[in-house]
Amino acid sequence: MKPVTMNLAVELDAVRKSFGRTEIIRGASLQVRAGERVAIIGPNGAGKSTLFNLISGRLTPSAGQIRLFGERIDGRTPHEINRRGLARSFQVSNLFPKLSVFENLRCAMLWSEGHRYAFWKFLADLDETNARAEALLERLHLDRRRDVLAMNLTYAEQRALEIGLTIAGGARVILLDEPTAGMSRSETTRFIGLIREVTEGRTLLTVEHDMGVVFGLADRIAVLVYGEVIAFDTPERVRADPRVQEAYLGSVLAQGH
Ligand SMILES: Nc1ncnc2c1ncn2[C@@H]1O[C@H](COP(=O)(O)OP(=O)(O)OP(=O)(O)O)[C@@H](O)[C@H]1O
Repeated sequence: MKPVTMNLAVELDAVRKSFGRTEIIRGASLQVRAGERVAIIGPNGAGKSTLFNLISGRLTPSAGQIRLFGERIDGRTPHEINRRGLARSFQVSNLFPKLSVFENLRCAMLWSEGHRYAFWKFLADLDETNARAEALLERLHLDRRRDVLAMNLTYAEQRALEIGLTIAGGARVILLDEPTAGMSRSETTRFIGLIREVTEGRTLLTVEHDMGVVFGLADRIAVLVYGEVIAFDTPERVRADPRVQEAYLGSVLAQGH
């Protein structure tokens, strides 16, 4: 019999993380279903980036478990976790600046297929990979920028390409650090639409301060306060939750964010 966790993409089970004697993540638990979009919000210093670092393998928990599609990943390297289908974008750029948009996508696809070890297979599969890269270009609305070097794209286009690279690399779970940071209002609105479109069917976890983005993107919102998930629910319920109002959202909404 399959484990009950099969439809869960990411599970955090009483995760703790201390730096020296200070405990930053204090028993955080979270169950993210496959295919849903989850935003992690919370005050500055609540531990959101630390949580992302734990999930992506940059940090190892001091206690607790993290699972990806039912499989333990805590203690594994970022590379191993990436191979299991989780990609993180935006904190560090993954673009190859001197390759064209198309070549960036194609490289990510070939890399994920392991062609660096099998040159003959590489040649045989090239047509299919090219066709997939062309299709992804269209979905990213970058087809007219196909042959432009990544470094010459606009900022918003570079971010779109970065999402494209996670998809080209076969990620089923995508972690986005503040996806619209540095974008104008209109760019932000367009970019949220693009993220929703191109990540359809995949699991999305995002850390975000902009409440407009959070409410525009998330199916469910996890509220992290002092290293604990104090609420995890639909945007409407989280917005109405008195504990969330008190701990965080009340002040943010009052400031007009
Ligand atoms: N490597 C580290 N060593 C020591 N302390 C750390 C380390 N990384 C983070 N911290 C501390 O952990 C706390 C939580 O930081 P974190 O960046 O995870 O919060 P955050 O919720 O992402 O904050 P923000 O919204 O401001 O980005 C902070 O007090 C930070 O100084």
